[in-house]
Amino acid sequence: MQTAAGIREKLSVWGNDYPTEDGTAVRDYIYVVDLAKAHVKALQKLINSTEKTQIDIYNLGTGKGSSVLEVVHAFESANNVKVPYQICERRAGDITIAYANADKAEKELGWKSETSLEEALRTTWQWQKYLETREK
Ligand SMILES: O=c1ccn([C@@H]2O[C@H](COP(=O)(O)OP(=O)(O)O[C@H]3O[C@H](CO)[C@@H](O)[C@H](O)[C@H]3O)[C@@H](O)[C@H]2O)c(=O)[nH]1
Repeated sequence: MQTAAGIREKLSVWGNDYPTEDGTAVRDYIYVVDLAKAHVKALQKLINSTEKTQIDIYNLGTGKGSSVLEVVHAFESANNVKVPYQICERRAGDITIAYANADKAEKELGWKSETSLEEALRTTWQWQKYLETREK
């Protein structure tokens, strides 16, 4: 986002030699509003619960993994903006692939992620542009 906005010169992509389709690491990218809705659902469940103490743990995510370069290209095509990037060394400690299984949240909270990566990236870019107008 900051690279597209010109705040940073280039995005550093940390590693393209992972055993994934394009060599970059894979993560589960969720839209912040979907994440917030899951928290509301969890609070509603807590409020409606008759139990004195209730502790539940939920994985929240889209269930879909996207590589760093997939996200970069999705951002570019969703917003018609170029994101200059450079391939750098792997970041120490990074794992190859991580994505969530949110089945429990769907079953028990009636929640699942609804927003596509493209739509999330479009909205997020609009937010960035809005911030720029406020700074001027
Ligand atoms: O400038 C950047 C920033 C990130 N990445 C890559 O983008 C992916 C996502 O990075 P990041 O947002 O840092 O998330 P994670 O690597 O999933 O790590 C986060 O999520 C982990 C598990 O939830 C926590 O342990 C970490 O502290 C937290 O940073 C990774 O493949 C990074 O290597 C880049 O290539 N360039």
